[in-house]
Amino acid sequence: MGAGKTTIGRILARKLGLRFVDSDHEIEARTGASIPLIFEIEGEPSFRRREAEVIRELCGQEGLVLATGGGAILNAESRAFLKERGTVIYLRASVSNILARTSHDKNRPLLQTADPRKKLEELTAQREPHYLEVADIVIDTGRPNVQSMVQTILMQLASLECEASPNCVIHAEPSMNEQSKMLLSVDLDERSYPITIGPDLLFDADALVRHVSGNKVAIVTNTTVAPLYLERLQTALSGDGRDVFSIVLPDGEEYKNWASLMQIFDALLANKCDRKTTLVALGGGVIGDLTGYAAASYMRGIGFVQVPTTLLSQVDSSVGGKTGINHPLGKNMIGAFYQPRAVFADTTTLDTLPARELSAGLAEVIKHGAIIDSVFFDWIEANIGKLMARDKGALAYAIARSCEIKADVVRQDEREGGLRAILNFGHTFGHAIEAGMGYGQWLHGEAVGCGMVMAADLSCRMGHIDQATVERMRKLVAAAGLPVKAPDLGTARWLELMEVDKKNEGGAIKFILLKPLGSPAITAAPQELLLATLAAGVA
Ligand SMILES: O=C(O)C(=O)C[C@@H](O)[C@H](O)[C@H](O)COP(=O)(O)O
Repeated sequence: MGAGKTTIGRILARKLGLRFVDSDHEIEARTGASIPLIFEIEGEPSFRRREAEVIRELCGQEGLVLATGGGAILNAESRAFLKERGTVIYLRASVSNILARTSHDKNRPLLQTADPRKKLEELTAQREPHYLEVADIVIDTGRPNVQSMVQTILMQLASLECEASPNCVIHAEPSMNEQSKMLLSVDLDERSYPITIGPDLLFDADALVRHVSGNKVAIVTNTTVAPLYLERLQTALSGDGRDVFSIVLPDGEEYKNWASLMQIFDALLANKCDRKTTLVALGGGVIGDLTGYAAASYMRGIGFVQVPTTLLSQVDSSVGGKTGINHPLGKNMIGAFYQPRAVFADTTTLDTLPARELSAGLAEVIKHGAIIDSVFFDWIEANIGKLMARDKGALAYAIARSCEIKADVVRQDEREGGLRAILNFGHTFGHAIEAGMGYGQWLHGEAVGCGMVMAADLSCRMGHIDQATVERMRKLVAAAGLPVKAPDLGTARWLELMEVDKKNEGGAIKFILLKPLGSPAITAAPQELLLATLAAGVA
């Protein structure tokens, strides 16, 4: 209900050259009565019978996209017809999203109750297993960009066709206009926030100041980014008599520590910043994590905005609210979950990104495909050349799809009670490399790239994927310009480092493995297999 079946179905039908039919509209046309009226006069059971009849009939036809009512799958016969005759696409929406979309809609008889949220939760619990039973494709609809959802569906349909016929190549290409601005959202009730992706956002003063409170703004940045973009951002934020000052930190992972955090606090106090002050993180993952943690703890919490300028921070670290600093004994060991008010990923800033940083960001893009979306993984493989050549359309799509995937995981498990740990694929090995080598020696993305190859190797040793899939991962990571062999830290040191990991429980080291590609498993591993992976993985 309210998931967008009619809108998406119509566009899909147009793109596929098929006829579009909405079963509710069909029932209304045949009875001459509206759905609420049928519910009122005949009751729900009778409506469901009519609906089943219409579905049976339409399932007998060829060449159409059919949008069914949300409750149609409650009828076992309709489920069987849909499954047998069609490719079923389940547009999944969260209760909060459905509520927001349907709050003014009086044409939803089932929601005309005193507590529509409770009703929706009941309906979801009742219907979800049936949707999952019949669905060939599941699409999360937490994104406002309908075209991108349709594009994902087309890709998945192409991939289903491919599965059915060997030697098939996927031709469907996501079309991202490099000039277009894309708006996504991280849906976390009162902590929800928008992610804007597009060129020249640093010039968009109106959009930026919408998320700034009070008349004091502190921009936190580093010595590399400041000469490039600080003035532009300062100008954009300076209207309406706002006092905008900057805190410029040294650049590098080795500075994600107490000293830098204190430097931020010193500047905030020296500038008499109050609780209305807004912090703005202008830079990569280190600046974003430090600024977020400073915002979480200064006066017990002030607002902050992420303006990520590296690919890694645009596809990953600026989204989801993980903030913090490193400890010499372990990466990101001190920190807080604290969400920004908004994220502005200005893709123009990637023009000045060093090649090594571009590769580091691609590691997290590959990660998102590997754990959640094998079609996206296929797409990255097919487009790695374009991504490395900084093709604007390809980069924009990679950023948008990564943010969608991450936002959806974070929506389901903001504070890493379980599911969110899948975003740590490659990180158990990667964090050990970073801490073991000394922060800043390997870029975070480099360590994650190599860590993903090791995690794929371990997945294979555990029987979850075949050797060919490990090879695909190794080839893709190498093609992204990332290391595929780890430094030789010595087995004892590797184990010692991996024992300091936030995912561990009761002393057992936890890994995110592929089971298979496109689907993650959170698990411990037998010691002998882990040792074999370590032996095979080092240079
Ligand atoms: O957002 C998450 O959750 C992630 O795990 C994303 C990671 O790519 C990111 O590097 C994160 O900062 C790692 O967090 P940690 O909890 O493993 O330190």
